[in-house]
Amino acid sequence: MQSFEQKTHSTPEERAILIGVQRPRELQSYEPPLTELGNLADTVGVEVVGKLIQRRHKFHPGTYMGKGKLQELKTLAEETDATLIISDHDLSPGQSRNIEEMTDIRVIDRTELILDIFAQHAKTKEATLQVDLAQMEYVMPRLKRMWTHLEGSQGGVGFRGPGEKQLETDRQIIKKKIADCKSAIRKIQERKNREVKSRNQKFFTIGLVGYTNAGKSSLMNVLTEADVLVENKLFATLDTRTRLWNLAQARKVLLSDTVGFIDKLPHHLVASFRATLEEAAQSDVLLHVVDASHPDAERHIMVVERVLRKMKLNEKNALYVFNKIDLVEDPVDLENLKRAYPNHVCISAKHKQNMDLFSAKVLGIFEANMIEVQAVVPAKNGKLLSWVAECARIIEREFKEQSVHLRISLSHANLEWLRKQHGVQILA
Ligand SMILES: Nc1nc2c(ncn2[C@@H]2O[C@H](COP(=O)(O)OP(=O)(O)OP(=O)(O)O)[C@@H](O)[C@H]2O)c(=O)[nH]1
Ligand SMILES: [Mg+2]
Repeated sequence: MQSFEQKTHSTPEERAILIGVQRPRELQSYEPPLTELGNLADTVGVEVVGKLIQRRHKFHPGTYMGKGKLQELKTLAEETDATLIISDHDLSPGQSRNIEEMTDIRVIDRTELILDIFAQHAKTKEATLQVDLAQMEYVMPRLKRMWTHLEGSQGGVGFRGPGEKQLETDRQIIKKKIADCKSAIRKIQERKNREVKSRNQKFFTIGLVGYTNAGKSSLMNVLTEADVLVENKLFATLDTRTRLWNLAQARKVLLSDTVGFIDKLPHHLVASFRATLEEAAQSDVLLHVVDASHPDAERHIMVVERVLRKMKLNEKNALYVFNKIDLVEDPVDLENLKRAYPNHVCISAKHKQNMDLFSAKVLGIFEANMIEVQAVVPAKNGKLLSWVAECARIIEREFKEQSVHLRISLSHANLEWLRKQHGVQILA
C-alpha cells in the first residue's frame, strides 16, 4: 500500500507554480498576492517558477479556477518546466483531480504544504504524532483519488477490482492507525495537562502568541536565555516550551513560547494544535507578538485574534508587543498600529531595543494581577514557593512558632495552591 508515514514534497528539484483565486470577501492583503504561499514553499525548499491569480466571486466547484485560466496554467507550466502546482486554498479531491488531468502536473494545496512544514519541524513525540494524525485525516477522504490514479479505467458497477479491495484494506489500516495515534496523543496530553496545571498554580504565567515569524522565540531567548530555535522560516516552533523569566527581583514568571498562527490555518491542524497551545490557554496573561515591520501586520493581528476567539482566549489580559521596530520603514504605519492597539509596547527582540520598557509594562500587568492577602503560613514547610519558604525559614529561626501572620501579594492561582497544598489559612 501507499506509505502514510510523514511524507514531504521537499525534493530540491521541485519547481512549482503557485495558483490562487482572490475573492472579494477575503481579508485584504497589502503584500503582493501569493507572497505568503511563496514563503511557505520556500520553507520546504521548493522553487517557485511562476504565479497565476484569478479574481472570482467564488471558487469554481469543479476546477477551483475557471477553465480558461487552467488553459493558461497549462501553457505556463510547459514554458517553465514546472513539476508541481500549489494552490492557495484547500482543494476538494475532485478539484485536485481535475486540475491534474488538465495540466498533467501534480497538484497540492496549502494544507498539504503546511503539513509538510510541520512534518519537517516536528521534534517531540507529541508534535510528530499530531502531524501524523493530521496527515492521515487529510489523506482519508482522498484515498479513492489515489487508487483511481493507479487503477486507470477498470472497474464499474459490481466490480471489485484489486484496487477496490486494496482501497478498503487501506481505509481499515488508516482508521486503526488514526485511533492508535489519538489514544497516544491523549495519554501525552493528560500527563502534560497535569504538569501545566500544577506549575501554573505556583507561578504567574505568560503565554507568547502571534503570527508565525513574528519573533516569539527570539523574545523568549532574550528574556530567558533559553536556546529556542529562531529561524527566518515559517513555523520554526512546533512545540511549546516554557522557561522561567526573572522579571524583577523576587518576581519570577513562567513564559511559554507557542506555535505560530497563519491565515487559512488548515482545520486539521487547528484541532490538533489547539492542545499544543494549552499552555497559552492556561496562562494568566497573553503577550501578542506582532512583526510591526510587516506590511500586513494588522491582518496578522486579526487572524491571530480570530483563532484566539475560537479558543475562547480573547478575553484574557493581552499586551501587544510590536516587534522588529528596527525594520519599520514608514513610521506612519507604526503610529497607526499604535493608535489602533493602545495597549502595546514597541521593541526589537533582535537588537534588544526597549527591553526595559517592555519589562516595566509586564511588571505593571503582573502587579495589577496580584492581590494582597493576610495569611497564616505554617512554619515547618520547606516545600512552599521560594519566597514564602524564605519567610518560613525566618519564622522558624526567629520565632520558633507553629505559624505566623503574613501580608503577602500573590495571584488567585497561587492562593488556591497554597491553601490546598500547604494548609495556608487565608484571613482576608
Ligand atoms: N530585524 C529583526 N529581526 C527579528 C526581530 N525579532 C526576530 N527577528 C527575526 O525574525 C525571524 C523569526 O523569528 P522567530 O523568533 O523564529 O519567530 P517566531 O514568532 O518564533 O516564529 P515561528 O516559530 O515560526 O512561529 C528570525 O529570523 C529572527 O531573527 C527583530 O526585532 N528585528
Ligand atoms: Mg518560534
